[in-house]
Amino acid sequence: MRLIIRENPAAVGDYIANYICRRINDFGPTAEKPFVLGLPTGSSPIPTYKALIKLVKAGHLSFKHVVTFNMDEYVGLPQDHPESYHTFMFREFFSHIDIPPTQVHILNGNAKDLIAECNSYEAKIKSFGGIELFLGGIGEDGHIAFNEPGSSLASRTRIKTLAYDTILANARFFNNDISAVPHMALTVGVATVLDSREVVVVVTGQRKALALSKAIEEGVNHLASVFYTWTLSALQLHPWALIVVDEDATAELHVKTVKYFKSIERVQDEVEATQRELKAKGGSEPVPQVGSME
Ligand SMILES: N[C@@H]1[C@@H](O)[C@H](O)[C@@H](COP(=O)(O)O)O[C@@H]1O
Repeated sequence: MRLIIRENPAAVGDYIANYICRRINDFGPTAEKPFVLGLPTGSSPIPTYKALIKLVKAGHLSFKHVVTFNMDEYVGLPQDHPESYHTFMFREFFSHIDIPPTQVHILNGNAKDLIAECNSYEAKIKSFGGIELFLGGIGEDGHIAFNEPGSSLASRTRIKTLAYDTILANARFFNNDISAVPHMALTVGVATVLDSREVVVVVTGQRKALALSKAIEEGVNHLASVFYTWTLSALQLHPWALIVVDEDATAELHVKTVKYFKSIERVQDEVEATQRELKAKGGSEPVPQVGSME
């Protein structure tokens, strides 16, 4: 697991967007072999989406051969509701890039048979050979997607009843009217995320600081109490995970944890610089990833 710390949410967004851009371009997607990208909603990924849009508009990146799968969607909210995740994704991202809408997948929270909808979502992901990179955000209790307290680490796409804390947190998008927030959602499972070849998680703001420290300074713990999930800690089980945070989100970390991860990043930069020099002289070795918990 690597932890990258940047000054503020905009710098976090730039870092992740450039990272995704590099991964997609290195992959060299084609119509036959598209890059499969998992995506989140929420306020945290917005700076990343803004930076990705800039890269597309500047001609550095194309989503023509990218297939996306979103993490979650509310149950019972009309698709064109301003707060549906469907509306969010097109408003904040898809309408501004060159992705063909047929390559966008978002769970249908209004499907007649919700269980069948979840099962066919999992099957669809499999049919594309799995997800190459899953970008995620977290809730204040460390939940990923809508994997609320008690969610199994082996969970798959399914219907979830939302925790009261999550309903409260999301009321800000519904004029602070708790009764207007849907109480159920469809969500990918923890195992769906962990199955991806790479996971990148964005964590910004002081209100996420406790979840971050629980997830990286303690053991894997998805049910610390009935109130907290710390599902993010499941990333410790993943061989290729990256968490990108701003300074505010590090508020609960030990100073030595922050120093450690900053030193890892420095070493990684040095390794990459040496690698670039070697490549310029004719070598073409892949850049090894330096990190911990791999
Ligand atoms: N289902 C979403 C999560 O996927 C998201 O990570 C979280 C945090 O949102 P924000 O980034 O706005 O704090 O909100 C909801 O619970």
